[in-house]
This record gives sequence, structure tokens and C-alpha cells, in this order.
Amino acid sequence: MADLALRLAHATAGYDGTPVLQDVTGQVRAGETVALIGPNGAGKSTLIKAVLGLVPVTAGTITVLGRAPAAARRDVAYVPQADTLDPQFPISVAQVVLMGRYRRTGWLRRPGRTDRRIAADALDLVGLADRARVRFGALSGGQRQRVLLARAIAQQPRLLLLDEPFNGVDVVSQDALLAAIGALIRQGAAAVISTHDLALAHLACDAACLLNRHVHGFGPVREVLTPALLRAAYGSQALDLRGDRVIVARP
Ligand SMILES: Nc1ncnc2c1ncn2[C@@H]1O[C@H](COP(=O)(O)OP(=O)(O)OP(=O)(O)O)[C@@H](O)[C@H]1O
Repeated sequence: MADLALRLAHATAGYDGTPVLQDVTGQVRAGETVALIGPNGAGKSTLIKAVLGLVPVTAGTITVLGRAPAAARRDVAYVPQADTLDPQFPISVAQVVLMGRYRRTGWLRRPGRTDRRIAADALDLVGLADRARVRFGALSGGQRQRVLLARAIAQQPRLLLLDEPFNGVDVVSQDALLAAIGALIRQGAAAVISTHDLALAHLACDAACLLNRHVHGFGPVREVLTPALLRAAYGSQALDLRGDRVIVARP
């Protein structure tokens, strides 16, 4: 279907022939935000890598924007955790965001005026226009996460994949991240957000994929993030459930 950003059909994926994800089925529509929830080692990052075409699908299919994952890379942006990047790397905030244009323009072409404007707009969207010339590593963790989101937005993706973007992020940066993701979604993009924060999933996402090697639930947040399904997915891992309300899952 034309408005499907991501379609998983009985997908199995893993490393060196050993499956991590098994029989994963579900879909993400254009304009939809989906929380990817599951305990440590559930395979959330593996699923994101499979959607990026970096981990092979050994059974079933993953279809990204109607194409095989590797063929859709240009239209898919990935936001890694900010603390996985070396903060000592001598590069300015503006340069980091401009890197988002390379997937569109190719690494060999110098970015032009339009690329610089799109990158500047993306930085503005995350509320850091005034930090363009600052060294990336000189920013706070939350600000670095916003810059990485701006880099992804500058790519003008139709599918945005975020790996635990709110980990250790201050409230101001969290609000800025959510606002910028929301703006992209309103333009018709889809987002998949891996997170351990169930309250945030309720707040910011339309749907949830509850994962632990296989899918325990994939659908509207209220139907999937129920105490029964969360207990089934998390098993013995710590989970703070208060009455019928899920407060937070501990990473
Ligand atoms: N490059 C790799 N080679 C082999 N096995 C891997 C590799 N990366 C991850 N795994 C294994 O795949 C399983 C799922 O890991 P993954 O990182 O996808 O889980 P996760 O849900 O993202 O966990 P976390 O919440 O801790 O980040 C783990 O058992 C892990 O050891």
C-alpha cells in the first residue's frame, strides 16, 4: 500500500545465521509514530539495523517504503544515541547537520546553498540555530541528541528511526526533540522510536511494537502497553507497574 512506510511480514533476522528476531510482523504507516519497546537484548537495535539493511533478513520480508531495506536507504534517516559518538571529534554543529545532506546529494558533491539552507532550517527546528558554529563536542548530551536529530531531518527522510533518543536527556531537550519529530510527522514522515520510557510512548506515540525476540503486541499504544502484555514481554526483568498504570520500565 502506498502509505505504508514499513512492513514487516514474518521477518527473521540475526547475526551469523543465528536469529535474534523471529517471525516479526507489523506495519508503520506514513504519518505514524511507533514506540519500539522491549527489555535489554530484546532485539530493538537489531530490528532497526534490519530496517536499515545492515542486518540480513533470513526469512519473511521487511519492506521499507515499498522497497527492500538497502534500496530505501536514501529515504530513511537514523538517529543514533548521542553518547555513541566521540565528543572530541573536531567538527562544528553546522557541519554535523550538513552531513544529513550527503545521503541525498552524494558524498562527492559539495553541498550547495540549498543544502545549507535545509540544514540551517533543521537546526532551527530543534532550537539550536544559535549554536551552529559551536564545536559539537562542547554541547550537552541533550543538545548533541538534538543536533543528531537535525542531521536526520536535513536528510528529508520519509522514515525516521531513533535509537533511545531520550536517554539521559534533560527536559528542555526532550521537549525540543518531541516537537521536531512531531513537525516531521506532520509533513507525512513516519517514525520508529526505540525507548525504555513507557510514559513517553503513551505521550508521544500512536502505536507500539512490544518486542522480545518476537512480537508480543503491535498496535495502538493503549492496547499493546498493557500490564499483561508487558509482563509477558519483560518476564523477570524489572518493571514498575502501579495498578493498571505502567509508570516506567527500568533499562
Ligand atoms: N553484532 C552482533 N553480533 C552478534 N550478536 C549481536 C550483535 N549485536 C547484537 N547481538 C545480540 O543480539 C541480541 C539483541 O541485541 P540488541 O542490541 O538488538 O537488543 P536491544 O533490544 O537493542 O537491547 P538494549 O535495550 O540493551 O539496547 C543480543 O543477544 C545481542 O547480544
